[in-house]
Amino acid sequence: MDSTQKISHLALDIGGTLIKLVYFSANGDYSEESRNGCSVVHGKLCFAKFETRKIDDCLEFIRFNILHHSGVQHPNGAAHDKLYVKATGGGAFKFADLFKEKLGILFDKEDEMHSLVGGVNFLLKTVPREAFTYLDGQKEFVEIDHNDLYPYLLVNIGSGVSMIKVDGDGKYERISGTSLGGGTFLGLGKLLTKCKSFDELLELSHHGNNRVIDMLVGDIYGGTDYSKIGLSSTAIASSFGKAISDGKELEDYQPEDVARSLLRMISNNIGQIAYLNALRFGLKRIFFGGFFIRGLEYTMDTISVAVHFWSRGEAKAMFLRHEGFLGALGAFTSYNNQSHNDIKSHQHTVQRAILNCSGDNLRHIPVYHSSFVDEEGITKACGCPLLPLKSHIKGPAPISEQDKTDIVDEAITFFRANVFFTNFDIKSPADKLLIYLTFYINVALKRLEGCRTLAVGTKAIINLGLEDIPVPGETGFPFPGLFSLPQSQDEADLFRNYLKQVREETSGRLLSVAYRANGTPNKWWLAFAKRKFINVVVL
Ligand SMILES: Nc1ncnc2c1ncn2[C@@H]1O[C@H](COP(=O)(O)OP(=O)(O)O)[C@@H](O)[C@H]1O
Ligand SMILES: CC(C)(COP(=O)(O)O)[C@@H](O)C(=O)NCCC(=O)O
Repeated sequence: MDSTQKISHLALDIGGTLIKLVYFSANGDYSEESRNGCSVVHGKLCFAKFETRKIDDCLEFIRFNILHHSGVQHPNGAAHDKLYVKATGGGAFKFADLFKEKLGILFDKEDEMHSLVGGVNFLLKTVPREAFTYLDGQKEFVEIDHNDLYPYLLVNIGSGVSMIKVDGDGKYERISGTSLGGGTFLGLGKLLTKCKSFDELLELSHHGNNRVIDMLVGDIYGGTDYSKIGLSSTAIASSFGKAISDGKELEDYQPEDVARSLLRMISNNIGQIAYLNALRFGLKRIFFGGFFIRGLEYTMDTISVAVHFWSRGEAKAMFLRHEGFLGALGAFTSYNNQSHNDIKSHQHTVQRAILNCSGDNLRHIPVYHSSFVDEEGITKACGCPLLPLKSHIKGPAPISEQDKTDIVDEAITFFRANVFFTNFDIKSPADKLLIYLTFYINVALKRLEGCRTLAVGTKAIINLGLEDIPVPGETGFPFPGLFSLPQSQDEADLFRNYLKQVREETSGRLLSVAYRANGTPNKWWLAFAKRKFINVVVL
């Protein structure tokens, strides 16, 4: 993030499984395009999510990006010296003390249902192409007439499922719910398939066949339809039903088939309950949100088919591009409801911020890039600029002035933010070195994990320094294709020596941040040992 960017209005939705963050990053450009006499702040809306069980990562992310300083003073004049941040979800209650203790912020709590409805109404009224239908592999955006939006049913599939009848802005009623939700899929999926994560489970389900385990109408009716009651032979008669008569153990089934049946069972069930509730109140439109959906075609298709089947085509399932951030967005936009000076122009600003972003952009938080873009006079090896270092360690790097930032400073300063990214758009050759060093810091932190004192940590780092350093084309080089292959032995040796020097320099500086002055570990650094950078597993 560059210095002209200013973060404002952080909002959190702390759910049973995931923490969702929304914040506004202004780019310092103000225009007088006034509406209601307010100037407009230009910038972008940023979205991030963390697992609730890894709440420390979230705290660290907020602290590192200084998001906690973006709170506002409470409009009712309470605790004047304190900064308040909008928070919703059960965790706004459960973790309030933790956020106060670790970040010094207080939560201005917004009701979860209220935030969900606020988020959806805001998106549907503000963002074009937000809602879409998905049936038979066809995604179709739905134009929403603002004057004909209500009533609708909102089905939020998080850990559990809430069903809310929405009649207007702030006019809603939670009419039903089910405890068989995203948490059930993930929890049962972990137990049954040994998958470790939601993404792994989804990937597995992609390759599975539910008919191996689900009992179909045809299995019961000898291959024929039960047309009298409208059931085709391929309809599922009983989810997981084949397991009762197959004489098989769990191990005899392929985990991908189990994952597929589970996904189908949960999605089907939610689609059906949603339809029944829509029927109770004569609602024709059902919007589905929550992170369970994750834009997955199979999930959306199953839900749509269930709604279509049960309503005989009367009701429509619709999905939202920002499905997982509804509550966080609702909490975020609720800053508008206060008469605080800071946020008078907010609604207009947020509308513009969302409108200015394409769908994917919206979830994009900028990676920190290297500032060493000027390549003039810099020697290269394997396409990597051998940038100057503030180092007394022997090696091919030119010496940098002591009061200047070098690439090692950048790598260490940006590490705790950049390590969150699974993609890194390379803007200059120096970014390649930044990627390499970010990876190396991850490796070094892994070695420091469990080293309870600076002395023990130093030993571990010295041992790491004794290890062979592969160059591109050799086994063990972490990013094949990032750098070009050496064209000669001299080039390979030059690059190896530079990597050795820059790694040793990084190690020394890392020790001084990973341990406190009294030699004890700094958990705000060592907690990052477990992170995977660009999905590379560090052993
Ligand atoms: N990266 C992820 N890690 C865990 N669960 C995920 C992930 N992505 C999607 N999910 C699914 O989304 C559900 C959580 O959805 P969410 O709307 O965030 O609910 P909550 O507010 O209860 O955390 C999980 O139970 C799981 O089914
Ligand atoms: C309790 C909850 C509102 C919490 O929201 P979540 O963290 O799951 O998004 C939700 O899990 C829920 O509505 N559960 C279903 C409870 C029921 O109606 O049976």
